[in-house]
Amino acid sequence: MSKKRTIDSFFASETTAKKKLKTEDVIDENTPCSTHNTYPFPIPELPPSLSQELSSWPAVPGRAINDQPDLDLLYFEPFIPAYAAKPLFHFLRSQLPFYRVEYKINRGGTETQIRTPRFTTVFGLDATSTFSATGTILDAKTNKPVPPGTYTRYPPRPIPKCLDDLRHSTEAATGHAFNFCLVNYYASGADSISFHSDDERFLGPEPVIASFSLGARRDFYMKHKPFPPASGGPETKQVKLPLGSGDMVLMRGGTQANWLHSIPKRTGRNERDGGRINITFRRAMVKGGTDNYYNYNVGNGPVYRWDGEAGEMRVWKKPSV
Ligand SMILES: O=C(O)CCC(=O)C(=O)O
Ligand SMILES: [Fe+2]
Repeated sequence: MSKKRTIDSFFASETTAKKKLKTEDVIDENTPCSTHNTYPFPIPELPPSLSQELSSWPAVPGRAINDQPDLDLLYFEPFIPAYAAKPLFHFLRSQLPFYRVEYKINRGGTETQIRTPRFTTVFGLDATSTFSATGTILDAKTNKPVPPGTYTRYPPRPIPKCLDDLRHSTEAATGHAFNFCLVNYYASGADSISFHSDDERFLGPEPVIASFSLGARRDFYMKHKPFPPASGGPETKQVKLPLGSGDMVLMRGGTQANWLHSIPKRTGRNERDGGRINITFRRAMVKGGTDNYYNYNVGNGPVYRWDGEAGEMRVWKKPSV
C-alpha cells in the first residue's frame, strides 16, 4: 500500500466535501506529527487550512442558558463554522487512536462487566504535573522530574497539537484553562452515554467543561438531580439541545453539582445517520483525576483506528517492521 494517504481517503463517498478541500490538505510522510512514547502511532498536525482558522473562532457569540435553578450554560451554535467542522470531524476520526473500554462495577454486591457504549480516548495531565518539551513528566511546582512510580498505572499522554490548537482557541474564547481533552466517538445511534454528571472531586468545585460536537446531530438531554424527598424543591424542566456539528456547550457554575446530562441511543430511521465526535476540555486538579480518566477512556484493551475503506473502526495492530 502506498504510504501516501490523502484526506480524500477520509471521505469515502462524500464527493461534495472532496471538492472543497485544498491541495495543501494532503497528509503524507511530510506532514508534521505529534509523537510520544505513549501514542500507538504518530498523530498528524492539522492541515494549515484548518489550523489558520482556529484563532478566529467562535463563529458566533455564546448564548447563556441559565433560566432554571443551578443551570449555567453558554451555548455556541456553532463555535466551529460548518466548512471547518466537516473536515475537522473526518481528520480526528481517522487520526486519533480510540478504545472500547471494559471495566467491572459492583452493583448491589454483584460484579457486572461494563462495555462502554462508544469509542473513547483521552490526553492530558492533572495540574500537579506538566510535560517537558521532550515529553517527560515534571512536578508542576519544582519543574523537576516526578519520582518514578508517580503515574505507573496509565502513563499519561500529552494533548496532540491537533487538539491542543482547539484547546487554545477554547481557552481564549472562554477565559478558562484546561489540562485534559476527552474524546468520544459515537459510531451510530446505538452508541450513547447515559445520564451522569461530571462532578468528580478531582475537578474541584464548580468545574467548567467545554463540550464540542462534530459530525451527526445528536440530542443532548439535561435533567436536574433529584431533590431530597419532601424538600419541596423547585420545579425544573428537562432540557433538550439538538447538538449540531461545530456546536460547543460550556457547562459551568453549579451545573455539574446539580444537573445530569446524557446522549441517549437513537433507534429506527435515525440510527444510521452517521458518526458523531464529542470533545470535552476539562481541568483536573490532582493525580487521582489522571488515573481515573485513563482508566475509563483508554484502559487496557486494543487500539481502534478508523478504516476509511471499511467505513468503520477496526482493531489496529502495530505494523511489523
Ligand atoms: O457526547 C456528549 O455530548 C457528552 C459527553 C459527556 O457527557 C462526557 O463525555 O462526559
Ligand atoms: Fe459528561
